[in-house]
Amino acid sequence: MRVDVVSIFPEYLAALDLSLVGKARTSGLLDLHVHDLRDWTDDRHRTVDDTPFGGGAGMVMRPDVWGRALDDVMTPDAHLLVPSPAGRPFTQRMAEELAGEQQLVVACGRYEGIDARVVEHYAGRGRVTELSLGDYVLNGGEVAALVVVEAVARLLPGVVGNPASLVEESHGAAGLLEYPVYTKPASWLEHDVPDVLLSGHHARIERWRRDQALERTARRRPDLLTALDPATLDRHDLEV
Ligand SMILES: Nc1ccccc1-c1cnco1
Repeated sequence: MRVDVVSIFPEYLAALDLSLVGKARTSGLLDLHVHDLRDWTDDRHRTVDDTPFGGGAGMVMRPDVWGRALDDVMTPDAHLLVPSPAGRPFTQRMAEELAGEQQLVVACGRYEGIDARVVEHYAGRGRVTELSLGDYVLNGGEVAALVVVEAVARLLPGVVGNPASLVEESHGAAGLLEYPVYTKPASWLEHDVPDVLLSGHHARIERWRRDQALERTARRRPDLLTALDPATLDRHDLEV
């Protein structure tokens, strides 16, 4: 998969050289390119913004600069992603869909946002998704780009060592929150690991973990329970 990120702060994306995403780049599983939007400006001050039509505070990012950048960067298969507080919620299901794309292009807006005609223009040519990380305000789209690239890259075949680990995670295939995990020592300060996990009885351990995931989900994210496919619940689940 090819991913292109366009930003006025390309150094913000340096974290994508590290860890799992960095390994995916080195191995060639992820072909990631970060671009400086100012490389497409047309003046000596490398201006990317201007005052908003209709008045109001702040500045708006210019459509002509974005247009030149995106025309250079996007291939016909590109799916353009525009992080925005007004976007669709970014979810694991969306990450799974995006992991199947040939190319993702992430346009990181700053200031009051990108001129709306940019999304309008590219929506007429291909897939464009404005996406939000949640109901809070950031200073720009770079943090969202880091989140989206990591969430998608880890789903690419060969990136995560043990694909089974993708199933049991929170928001994984089961659609539940993850059960609590423990490691040595078995007793730490006055806290002991649940006995069932020391029993070696795999069926009981599996049942306990499923119960924990269901209880956690019911307590913390009841909305996820209502979205669950009833076919994935067994008789015991319904007694939890
Ligand atoms: N607040 C923002 C400003 C600029 C680009 C994205 C966002 C955003 C994304 N998810 C929540 O907020």
